[in-house]
Amino acid sequence: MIIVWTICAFVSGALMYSYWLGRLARKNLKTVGDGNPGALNLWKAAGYRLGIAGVLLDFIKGYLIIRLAVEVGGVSGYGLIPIALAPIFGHAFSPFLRGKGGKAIAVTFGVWSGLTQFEVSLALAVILAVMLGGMKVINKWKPISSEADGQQVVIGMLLLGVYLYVRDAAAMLLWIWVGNTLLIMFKHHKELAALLLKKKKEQEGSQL
Ligand SMILES: O=P(O)(O)OC[C@H](O)CO
Repeated sequence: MIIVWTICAFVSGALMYSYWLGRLARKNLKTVGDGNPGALNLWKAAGYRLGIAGVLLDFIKGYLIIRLAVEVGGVSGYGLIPIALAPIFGHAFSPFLRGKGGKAIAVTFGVWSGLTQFEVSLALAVILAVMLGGMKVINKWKPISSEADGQQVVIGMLLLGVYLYVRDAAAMLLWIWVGNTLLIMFKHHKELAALLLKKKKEQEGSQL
C-alpha cells in the first residue's frame, strides 16, 4: 500500500496548478520573473486572485494526500517518508512539464502541514519571515532580488533542521527533512552558486 500511496502522492504533487492557472489566463509562467512555474510568478503575471488560488492549490496538493494516507490508509512511521517526499519531487520534476517543474516551496508547506498539524510549516514560515524582515532592514526596505529570496529559502530549510533537532522530532521527520532540504538546495543551485561566488569575491577583496 505504501507504493500505491507514494505513486498517488507523486501524481498529486505533479499537478501544476499555478502553471495551468497561468495558461488559463493566457500567460506562460516560464517567461515570467525567474521562470518558475509557481504561485509567485502567477501572482506577478495574472494578479493576486489567481496568485492566491495558485498558492492554495499547490499547498493543498501536498497537505491532502498526506492526511489521506494517514487517516484513510492508516500509514504511519517510516512508511510516511516516501509518501511525504513524493509530492515535493512530483512538483519539482513534474512529468506534465516534461520533468521541469517548480521550486517546490508551496508544496513543501503543504506536506509539513499534513505531517505535523501545521506546526513545522508555521515554524518555517516564522523563520522565513524573520529572515525576510532582517534582510529588508539591512537593505533599507529596497526590493530583494529573487536570487536572494531563493538563498533565504535554502537557509530557512537548514534552520528548520535545527528546529526539528531542538524539538526532538521523530527520526522519520528528520529523514523527510533531509530529502526535502536536498531537493530545495538542488532546485536553488544557481542561487547558491551565486552566493558562494559572492563570498569568494568578498574574501579575495579582503585579502588584498
Ligand atoms: O516553489 P513553487 O514552485 O511552489 O513556487 C513558489 C512560489 O512561486 C514562491 O516562490
